[in-house]
Amino acid sequence: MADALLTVEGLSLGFRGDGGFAHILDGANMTVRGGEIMGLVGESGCGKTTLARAILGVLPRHSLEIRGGRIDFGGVDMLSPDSAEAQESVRGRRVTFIPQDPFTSLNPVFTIGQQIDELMKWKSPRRAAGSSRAPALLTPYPRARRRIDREKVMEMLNLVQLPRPDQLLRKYPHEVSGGQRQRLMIAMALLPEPDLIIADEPTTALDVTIQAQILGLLRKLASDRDVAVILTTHDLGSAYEICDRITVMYAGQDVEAAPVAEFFNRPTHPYTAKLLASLPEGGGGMTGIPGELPSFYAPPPGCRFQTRCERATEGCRTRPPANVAGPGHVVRCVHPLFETAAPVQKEAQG
Ligand SMILES: Nc1ncnc2c1ncn2[C@@H]1O[C@H](COP(=O)(O)OP(=O)(O)OP(=O)(O)O)[C@@H](O)[C@H]1O
Repeated sequence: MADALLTVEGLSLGFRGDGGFAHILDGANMTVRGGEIMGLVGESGCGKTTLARAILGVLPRHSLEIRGGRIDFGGVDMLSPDSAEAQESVRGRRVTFIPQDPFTSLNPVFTIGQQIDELMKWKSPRRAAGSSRAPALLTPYPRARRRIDREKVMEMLNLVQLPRPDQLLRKYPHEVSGGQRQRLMIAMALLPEPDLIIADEPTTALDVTIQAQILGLLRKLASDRDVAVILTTHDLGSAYEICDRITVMYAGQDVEAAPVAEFFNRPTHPYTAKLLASLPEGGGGMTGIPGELPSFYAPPPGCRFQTRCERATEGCRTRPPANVAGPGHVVRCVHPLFETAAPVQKEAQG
């Protein structure tokens, strides 16, 4: 895709443990264009967080095994050891992260101001890339840059509607509410002026009343700045409200990707249709689909959804093709619910 900011193609990886090798992602694909909000949805355990963490490069190295595929971010190969330096300039700067639970990402023994200073010392857009090879403790934070960075921090804290930012900077994380901490996380994700923010269930830990405010704020600020967002969520109602496109994952694979209106009007993979049918009245979280996710240790050949799908036939036990179901609409199914235009030509979707 010509205007893709991020392309994940055929990504297969897993973890080696006492039970053997767990195939967590198996040929996963995802494309995110500049400035768009991509919802990454699917049941608990389908691999959303693993995919998000693979893009960020923060999966546990001791047990991780990458078996194939690629992650390209704006021309940087995010998996190759040859591009380690370029990856460094992407992570935390061109790609930033909003965690599920901000409390565990903030250090309880430092004030919020100290933690934001530390972030800006290393990730400020005004810091020249690779500007110092000195050990961290000896690396200076020039006074002139520090002053401009602080101005930008105050502006940003106002934009995320945090009251009395000067007082807030003197507080410790436990002294502010969950909603305020998550506004702070949005500010910290935006301060490096990234091209992409990965928000991993950013409102799960919050009251329902605050969830919509926080997601609305994220959408507005990202759109104003033309920043793309990957929002992993169980909550299809929220995805409908704020996303431009949706990618559905099932058992480590993307099974459908479509623009948001198309996704809700013409769900084409049987799993997507069941997900939508399983929504409680008024949208919101998924209530469950009968049956279980297949084992990650011994995934079935062919379609991973075959054991829970009434449409499954013998053909589903071999490799399911990806089909084009409309503009920007791809579905990984032998028996899609709507007519598809054409099989996807390349093998990468398999
Ligand atoms: N480091 C690891 N070692 C072994 N298994 C792991 C590891 N990290 C994740 N997994 C397993 O990978 C599977 C996918 O987990 P992941 O957190 O990516 O799913 P998810 O879709 O984000 O779920 P949730 O919505 O509940 O956060 C789970 O079965 C999980 O136990």
